Amino acid sequence: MGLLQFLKSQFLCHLIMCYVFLVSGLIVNLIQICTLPLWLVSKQLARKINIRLAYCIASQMVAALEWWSGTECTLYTDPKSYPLYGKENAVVILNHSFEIDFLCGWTFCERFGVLGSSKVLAKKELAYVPVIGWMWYFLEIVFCKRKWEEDRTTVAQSLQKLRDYPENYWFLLFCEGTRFTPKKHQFSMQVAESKGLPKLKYHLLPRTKGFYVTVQNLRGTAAAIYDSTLNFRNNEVPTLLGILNGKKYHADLYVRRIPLESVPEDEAECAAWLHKLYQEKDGFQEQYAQTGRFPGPIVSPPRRPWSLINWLFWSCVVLYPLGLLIAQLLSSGSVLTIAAAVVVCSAVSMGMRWMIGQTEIDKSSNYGIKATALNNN
Ligand SMILES: CC/C=C\C/C=C\C/C=C\C/C=C\C/C=C\C/C=C\CCC(=O)SCCNC(=O)CCNC(=O)[C@H](O)C(C)(C)COP(=O)(O)OP(=O)(O)OC[C@H]1O[C@@H](n2cnc3c(N)ncnc32)[C@H](O)[C@@H]1OP(=O)(O)O
Ligand SMILES: CCCCCCCC/C=C\CCCCCCCC(=O)OC[C@@H](O)COP(=O)(O)O
Repeated sequence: MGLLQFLKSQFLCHLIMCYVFLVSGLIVNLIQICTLPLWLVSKQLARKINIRLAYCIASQMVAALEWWSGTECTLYTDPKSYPLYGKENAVVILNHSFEIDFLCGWTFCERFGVLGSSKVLAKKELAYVPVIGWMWYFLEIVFCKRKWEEDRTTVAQSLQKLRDYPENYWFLLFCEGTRFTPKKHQFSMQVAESKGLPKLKYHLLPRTKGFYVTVQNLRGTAAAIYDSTLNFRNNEVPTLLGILNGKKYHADLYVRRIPLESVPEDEAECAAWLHKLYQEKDGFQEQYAQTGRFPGPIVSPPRRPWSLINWLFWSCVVLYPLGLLIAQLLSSGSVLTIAAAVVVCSAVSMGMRWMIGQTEIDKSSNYGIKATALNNN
């Protein structure tokens, strides 16, 4: 292990990174609150400012992936579709099998210039996660309770608000609704069997209602569906803690651009369309398992320096006062103050560990296992 790799694995480095993320994130959250009056005067200007503020937060995690861990992200796609990426609104459909799939998604957003404005249909619980969840409120992220009776109106209303969004965005949908686990897969395939649908090997049965409502409400606003299938080389199991430890992963993303007009308007036909899409996605994963690659050519966008520059900027802003504070603490020689500082540091690191825990599949919800399946059928 080289010196740099050794440094990257040190807890102190992680503590500093988490401190920068947390403190700069809370500063950005505070600025976001200050933009509230502006929404009444100029909604579009408030949105544009919030897009940039969101970039300040999200791009720190992208920088950790791209520059700290050096993870490589390869894009398989049709070169004719490539020039359109980032230049239009799109609904992105992604498999939900990896702890850092959202982060790889963000990385592609960054490379195509839509990171600050990118959206997702997210479970409501994430709205309460400090920094990211609070930032999402100002980005008009669409939240769902994963209870259709409640979601049917709220999700549609939130989507309607995005129709006049001032900048291009990608709207991410994990149609599987929860992260893949063998147990969830087993229950999901029982549902597939009961509905006479073909079994999937690498995906859970997609939930079609969220997709239908998204397509209906963004028709005329989003130009295309980006059907995206993600996997990692050499059966890597990537984690956020791995990224913090500087571990380098190799992500492969296969994207097909499908014009949104080609998705049927009728609800049942739209659901059947999505089921067929997931059967195709399963085929792509099978090909990846067999050959180690997705179909089609590789047209990878390079990483850009902005995420790194943003990260260095915020590090300077928040580490300088911290340095002064530590110097003052040490020179004061007060055991009580130093003990208080240690308690604060421990609390912060526990809080960050809880936040990182939100990404861990081991801590995944029970959504999609038996009780739900029976309730829904
Ligand atoms: C060029 C580059 C291209 C791409 C780059 C890639 C990506 C970048 C893009 C953007 C990035 C943006 C942001 C990323 C940042 C962070 C994101 C992080 C995380 C957030 C993710 C989440 O929170 S995922 C969880 C929340 N989201 C969802 O659940 C969405 C999918 N769900 C739905 O659509 C649901 O329908 C619903 C939520 C709207 C409603 O839920 P409910 O449970 O009530 O669903 P249903 O009524 O649909 O469920 C019953 C139906 O489902 C069938 N079914 C299937 N399996 C089961 C099962 N195991 N148990 C029960 N039921 C099951 C069932 O048969 C029912 O079928 P029907 O036919 O009756 O509908
Ligand atoms: C610059 C370095 C910064 C390092 C520290 C970063 C710490 C940030 C920590 C957490 C950010 C929270 C991001 C939350 C995104 C979680 C996405 C996710 O995957 O949600 C799961 C959801 O889809 C389904 O949930 P279930 O499987 O049903 O349960």
